[in-house]
Amino acid sequence: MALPAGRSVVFVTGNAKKLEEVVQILGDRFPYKLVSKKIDLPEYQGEPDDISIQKCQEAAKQVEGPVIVEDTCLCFRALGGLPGPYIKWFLDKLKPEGLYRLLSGFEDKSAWALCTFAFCAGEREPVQLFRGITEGRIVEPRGPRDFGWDPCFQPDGYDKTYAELPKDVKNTISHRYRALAALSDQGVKVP
Ligand SMILES: O=P(O)(O)OP(=O)(O)OP(=O)(O)OC[C@H]1O[C@@H](n2cnc3c(O)ncnc32)[C@H](O)[C@@H]1O
Ligand SMILES: [Mg+2]
Repeated sequence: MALPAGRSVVFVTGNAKKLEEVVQILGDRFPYKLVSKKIDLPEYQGEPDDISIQKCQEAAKQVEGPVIVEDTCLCFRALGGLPGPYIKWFLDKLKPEGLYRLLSGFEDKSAWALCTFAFCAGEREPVQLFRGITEGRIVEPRGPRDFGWDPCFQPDGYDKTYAELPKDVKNTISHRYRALAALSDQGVKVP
């Protein structure tokens, strides 16, 4: 597909694995040139939508142009949706084993992964959100350790964890895939 000259969007993330999946999932289906920039944006607090909006506005300010950011939550039903947006710190301190043990006192091991992409054409421009959810449950960690909480999340309908599933399977059922499908369906307008 021919790219409109000069129109590019910067995907701002500090996470190389996220970037890798976004590139694999989108392929050449994104109508603008997607360039990536590694910036560790602040970890905001609050509801997922508000976090993504703040994150996107900060990215647009730093990049001074059209940006996409993404924020991922892992939500345990027994814990009322926590750790949610705070999963990064929980994972960092507890590792996948600890996330599993966190639910040892609960029968309900169900969880959902939520991915929110946010697009904004520039500072002070409105932010568009695109969400994707994959339901599953928290299991004893299995599989490679190369991406976050993948070893302890088993999506519904599969007997393998995200970490054990081939990449091309994860990338057609994941929270990130679904959010990018919404983004592709609804589209973004780069000025
Ligand atoms: O710079 P950004 O894009 O914010 O990257 P990040 O690593 O800080 O990511 P988040 O703030 O969205 O925090 C989400 C946490 O969940 C992890 N994570 C995100 N997507 C994941 C996926 O598909 N599978 C496993 N872990 C994932 C990620 O490594 C973080 O620890
Ligand atoms: Mg982050």
